[in-house]
Amino acid sequence: MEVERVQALAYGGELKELPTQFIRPEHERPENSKPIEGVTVPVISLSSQRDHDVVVNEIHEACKQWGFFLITDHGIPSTLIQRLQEVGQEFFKLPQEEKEAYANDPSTGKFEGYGTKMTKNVEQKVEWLDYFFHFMSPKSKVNYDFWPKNPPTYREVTEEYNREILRVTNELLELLSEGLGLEGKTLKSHLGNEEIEVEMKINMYPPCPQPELALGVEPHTDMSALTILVPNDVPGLQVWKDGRWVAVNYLQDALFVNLGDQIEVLSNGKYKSVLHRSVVNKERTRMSWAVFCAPPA
Ligand SMILES: O=C(O)CCC(=O)C(=O)O
Ligand SMILES: [Fe+2]
Repeated sequence: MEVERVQALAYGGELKELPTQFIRPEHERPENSKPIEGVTVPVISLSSQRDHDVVVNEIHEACKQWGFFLITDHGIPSTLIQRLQEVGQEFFKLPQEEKEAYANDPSTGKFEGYGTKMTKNVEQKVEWLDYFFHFMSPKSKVNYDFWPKNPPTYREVTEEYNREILRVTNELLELLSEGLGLEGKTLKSHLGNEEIEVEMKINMYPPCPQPELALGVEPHTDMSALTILVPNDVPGLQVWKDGRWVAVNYLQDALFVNLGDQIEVLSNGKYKSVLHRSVVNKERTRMSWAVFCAPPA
């Protein structure tokens, strides 16, 4: 099936006006639902120099009040984050036919590969992004046919990133368990221990002619337990807090952590699965690398 890619549309010539399928209903438009000023999301350092109980408590508060926080001093080398971003950017620069070789078919209920959100929502609207989606672990779920073969370093870089993400996920799940007054290993064991599923979704939001009318990703909560995301330096993510949108500023090398539905359920609602959306930009391409960690399906 021929799918119109947002990237091809954005770069395909003179696009002065946003095609109607991308124009959100009035109340959803970024121009009518601006983020609140002067409010910033929690930023938490995981440095081993810090007092452990203080870190547990900061994370506990962030999970209760926001379901979202940034972490710094997580130990993932800045050079690895840069390489991850480079291989993703290079993939999206490939000729369209080469990318189409990985096209997914959401009608099968499977989303691995190269995709564009085609299912229109109740308002008959679609999102301003293309993405690439694949499993990273466990090994039994990984199908390398759905990993870009070009650039050739994609696999090596992504596998290295996955090892780091598994380490950070373990640490976060321990901190969250402790925050809930449980044994450190509790949440991880409820999420399947080594069977926990880790998926990579590279989001690519090309420049949009009328960003005030569109959304990159519409408001949603993630179905995962945790989502760990690194964006490029183009801002766009907003999280819902006390009835208002809060814009998340870019912070070099910080990881964005979302709690998803699985943690909200496992914590009996003590911790929030955060509602979030992303807005797009007129001049610059926004990209984000979202890693979803979830119990085995
Ligand atoms: O690009 C972002 O910052 C958010 C993406 C997102 O929420 C998602 O892919 O689930
Ligand atoms: Fe999300």
